[in-house]
Amino acid sequence: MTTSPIAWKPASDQKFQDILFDKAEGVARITINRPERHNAFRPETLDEMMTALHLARLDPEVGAIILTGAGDKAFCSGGDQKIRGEDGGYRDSHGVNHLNALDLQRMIRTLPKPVVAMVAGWAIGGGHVLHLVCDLTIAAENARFGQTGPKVGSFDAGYGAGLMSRAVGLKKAKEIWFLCRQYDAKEALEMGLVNTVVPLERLEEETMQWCREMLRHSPTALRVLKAGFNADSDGLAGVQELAGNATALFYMTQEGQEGRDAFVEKRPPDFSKFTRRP
Ligand SMILES: CC(C)(COP(=O)(O)OP(=O)(O)OC[C@H]1O[C@@H](n2cnc3c(N)ncnc32)[C@H](O)[C@@H]1OP(=O)(O)O)[C@@H](O)C(=O)NCCC(=O)NCCSC(=O)CCC(=O)c1ccccc1C(=O)O
Repeated sequence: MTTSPIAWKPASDQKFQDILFDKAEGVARITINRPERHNAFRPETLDEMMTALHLARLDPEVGAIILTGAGDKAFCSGGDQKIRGEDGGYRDSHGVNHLNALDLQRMIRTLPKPVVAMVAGWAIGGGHVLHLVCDLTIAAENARFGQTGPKVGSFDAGYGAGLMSRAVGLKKAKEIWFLCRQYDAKEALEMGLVNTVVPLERLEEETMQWCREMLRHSPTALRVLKAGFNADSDGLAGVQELAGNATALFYMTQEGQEGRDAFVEKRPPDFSKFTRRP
């Protein structure tokens, strides 16, 4: 990728091994930094991504988050097959097996700021599901997409299947999973897998431009819209997320605060002054 004209600076003091974490203009960027394995993730990579996402969530300067991969050959090639164990997961450096990509997926879904996948090269296997769970995907012309699970002895029948069929339709989603074909950026755009496709050299600028446009808009509106978009496919956990926003907004009203004040002042609450709106 070409040298960036964006003034990226470290987003935290935390030391990471598998990712880079920086920010600029109100946007945090998390980069999977394992290009020698096409940015395949191992358990430690996913833990670090979750830590960075948490920090980005807490950072009041950050209004949008970009997920990407180092270099221009791959966004992410999914679980690192070279450390896949026999005991139901991917081995960490202590020999413990994990399937923590699923935790990361849920975290992206519930993060109350837009998460944008910036995809150059391969987004394949669990790396394909990773871009799918992001809110938006900006792809370079060299991006290639697909699932490999049934070929390499794996599957993601959760978000990997469910969100895919919502994005591209049931028949196409089954084709993608059952046949394990690869699709170029143009095909991905046509089937609704990505939001736009740009030349590789414009990928970062275009992604930042989409983030800048979102940053001009109401953070609460974006937050509640994201929860609303996800609510039905996330079941009661989705309703919980959406309802949590209602609670937060209610806490900001005089009506909500009357209940708190009455308790603290040891008096009965007086809700009579609050309108029963039509
Ligand atoms: C993407 C390819 C088609 C690209 O092919 P090519 O351009 O020819 O490059 P290569 O020479 O193959 O690759 C270069 C280099 O990278 C290594 N590499 C690539 N991908 C991986 C990988 N996933 N793991 C480990 N290493 C990888 C490759 O070996 C080369 O290095 P060498 O030193 O030369 O060996 C092609 O690379 C390819 O097909 N890659 C594999 C894609 C794949 O199958 N990914 C895994 C799918 S399964 C998965 O991701 C499940 C994980 C998951 O999220 C999940 C799902 C459900 C429940 C839980 C979980 C979870 O928690 O993990």
